[in-house]
Amino acid sequence: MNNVIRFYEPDQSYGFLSNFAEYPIIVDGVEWHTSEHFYQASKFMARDITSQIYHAATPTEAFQLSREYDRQVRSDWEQIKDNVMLRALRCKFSQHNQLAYWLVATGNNILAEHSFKDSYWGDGGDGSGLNRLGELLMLVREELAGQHPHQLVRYVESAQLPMDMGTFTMHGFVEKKTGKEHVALSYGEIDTKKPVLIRLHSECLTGDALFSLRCDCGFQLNKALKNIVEHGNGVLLYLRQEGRGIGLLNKIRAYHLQDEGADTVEANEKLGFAADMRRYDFCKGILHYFGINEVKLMTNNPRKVNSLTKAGINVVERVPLREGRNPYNNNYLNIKARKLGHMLDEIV
Ligand SMILES: Nc1nc(O)c(N)c(N[C@@H]2O[C@H](COP(=O)(O)O)[C@@H](O)[C@H]2O)n1
Ligand SMILES: [Zn+2]
Repeated sequence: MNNVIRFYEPDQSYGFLSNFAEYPIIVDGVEWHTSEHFYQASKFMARDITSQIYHAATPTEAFQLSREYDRQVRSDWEQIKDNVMLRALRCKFSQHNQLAYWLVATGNNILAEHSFKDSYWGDGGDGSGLNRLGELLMLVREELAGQHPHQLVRYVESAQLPMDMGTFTMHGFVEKKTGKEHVALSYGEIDTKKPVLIRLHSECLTGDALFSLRCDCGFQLNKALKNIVEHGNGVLLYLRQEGRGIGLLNKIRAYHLQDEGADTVEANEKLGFAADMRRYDFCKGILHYFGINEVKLMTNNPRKVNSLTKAGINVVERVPLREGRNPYNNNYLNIKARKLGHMLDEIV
């Protein structure tokens, strides 16, 4: 038996599901303050009434205005109201990407508008109501879940992540193809009307968390986060691709082979792996959550530029991230340049 998610007030748990939640929708080129404004105005043919509702300052005022003109509701309203509501919901969740991911994240749970006052759109307070709003929300959820790029990742939850350099918001996703748990760290107001500064950072436990000098990862992570703070906004995608996709223990095996003289590519290949096993196609889903289509990408790795471009993301600028070169990783960085195409100078 699936759980029931009950919602009602916009400022309470799952409030985004309410038509009173402050998310504008565009219908036939007209922007409505909320889906409630559009729904209530749709009850009337008289333009003076629809105009008053359109200009209502709040969804509550739009609702109250509709009640004042109750005697002038269009004669066919009972026959069309479900389709009007469905149209409003499809607009709301197709025009607000994060709402769509939050809705899909409710999974197979039953959605119920918990309203003692409404036994048609709501559950009647005791579950005896028709809950048509919940039913239509579950229909829209099913439609979205079957659409690209919702098939790439499933949003789970977000939380604040304070760091010395600033407070980021951490967003957790599950990559549907592999079950891997990836994280996006967003900072500031993400303005998707211009290219967003981002970093695709592949997990490197040794570099990111154990202060390793064998690679440049930890230095790049630190610099990328600082760049985002200095820029004022941006997103770092922290991708669970340890060891260029071969995993931590195989990376230790690769390091052992390198301790015996192999280079970073030869070691991977001796273990039976390709030089680089990573994929980035699912990043399209994480970027879609933020509504991001144009990016300034912090990387030295052309594969990341090409992969995002192939996924339909417009990489308008590559921002070099040359950090942390030292005697312990100099040869590694030279091989990344020579054999993996990284845009790094070779320094002997
Ligand atoms: N397989 C493998 N062998 C090595 O010698 C390595 N240093 C790594 N490191 C992994 O590479 C990724 C970062 O590389 P990019 O700069 O993003 O190309 C990251 O997954 C490290 O764990 N892997
Ligand atoms: Zn590393």
